[in-house]
Amino acid sequence: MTLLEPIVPATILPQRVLLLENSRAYVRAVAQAIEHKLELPVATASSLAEARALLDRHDDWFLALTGLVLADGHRDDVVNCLLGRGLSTVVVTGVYDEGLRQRLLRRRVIDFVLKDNPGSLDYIVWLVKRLDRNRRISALVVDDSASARAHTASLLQTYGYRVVQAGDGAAALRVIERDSTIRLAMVDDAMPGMHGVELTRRLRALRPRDRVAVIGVSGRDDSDLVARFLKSGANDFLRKPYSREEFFCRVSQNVDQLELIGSLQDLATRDFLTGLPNRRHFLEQAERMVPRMREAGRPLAAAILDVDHFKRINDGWGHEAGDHALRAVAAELSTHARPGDLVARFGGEEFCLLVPDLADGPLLDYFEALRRRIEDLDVPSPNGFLRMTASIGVRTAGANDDLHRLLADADRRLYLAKAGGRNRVVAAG
Ligand SMILES: Nc1nc2c(ncn2[C@@H]2O[C@H](COP(=O)(O)OP(=O)(O)OP(=O)(O)O)[C@@H](O)[C@H]2O)c(=O)[nH]1
Repeated sequence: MTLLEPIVPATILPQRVLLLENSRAYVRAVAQAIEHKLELPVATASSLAEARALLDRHDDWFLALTGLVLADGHRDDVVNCLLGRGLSTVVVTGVYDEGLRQRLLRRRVIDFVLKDNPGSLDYIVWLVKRLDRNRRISALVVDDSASARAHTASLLQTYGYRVVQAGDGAAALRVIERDSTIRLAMVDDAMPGMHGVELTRRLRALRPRDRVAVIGVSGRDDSDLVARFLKSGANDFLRKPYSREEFFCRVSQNVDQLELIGSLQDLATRDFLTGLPNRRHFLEQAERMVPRMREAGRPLAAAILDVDHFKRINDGWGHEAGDHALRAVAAELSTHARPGDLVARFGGEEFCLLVPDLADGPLLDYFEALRRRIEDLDVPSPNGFLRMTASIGVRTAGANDDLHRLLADADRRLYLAKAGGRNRVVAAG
């Protein structure tokens, strides 16, 4: 799994963004950018009264972006209204006042953005995207001081992260081992038992740098410590006391980087249309799986599935409907596959599977059920529901078979299935 997939299982998160501002041109520009680039619904208001009415009408607010000068409210009135309703709030203003900025940041306003700065619109879009994604990311805070831990945890929660806490290195390693959704660890150095540097080293044995970002934290004035953290596998270092803004920038930069690596990995290993693993990724994984299963004496089967008369679907319903059909088949394959099965789009309308630990009757049942799932699919299209069938060739691995043999025979049986009338599973011959 990479970072493109939801890190936390798909829960329905509130999506609506409130944009409270009296400049209509600015509201239009921000709302358009958020709706188009992030696909989040935006509701706009130009006065506190309008904002209150909107807040009463809906209960799925994720974030408020607000100016500070409204016809019926000013500065603290505006912020009090939004924070008072428990809304995550970003101030976007033309008013530069350092005292005010500091005061608002102390009050858990997420950020204070100057709207006249060049690039402020891009920054706002980045910020909203970051805050939206943070809600699907779990962060671990490791510190033996309960108050320091609570402080870091509450900062992370302000920025939307789900937070898990650990009071020492051993507890932190247990969390990392158990919880594969952790993507960020804030590790204090001075802890009894296991220091942060040692914890980082051990954590790295469990999770690589492109999986969990570790940020070392210390208040000690020791110039060697930063290097020791980094050499032990930390991605970054934060010296206490830090400002809230530095904290947010460092954490965000590290999480951005993890996501970038995740999306690059996705580009290399996933099929663009269906999101399934691609042929190359399948072959790499399968090359390892085949000998492993053979040595363990466990059954393994390879199968190639091809949608029947797919050209007719494209010709009759259009290429776009054909793409929908391929996505629908991919979704059925993913749902049908058990943990441990390997599924990929091989190209065109052809898919490939590697299925361990099933043989004979249960193996045939597995592929028959898959064939029926595709036969039963109704794919919505502008011209009605599109239906299709698929043919499947299956080959069970013998003691001396390599991957090439398995795939060649599965392919031959697929063509027997086509020649035999399509919409069938062939596992012999
Ligand atoms: N919509 C869409 N069509 C694709 C894609 N990749 C390949 N195709 C089409 O898939 C069709 C495959 O056709 P054929 O290989 O002739 O086979 P078929 O029509 O499925 O017939 P049988 O396999 O013999 O049942 C071609 O028309 C390709 O253009 C894709 O990503 N999207």
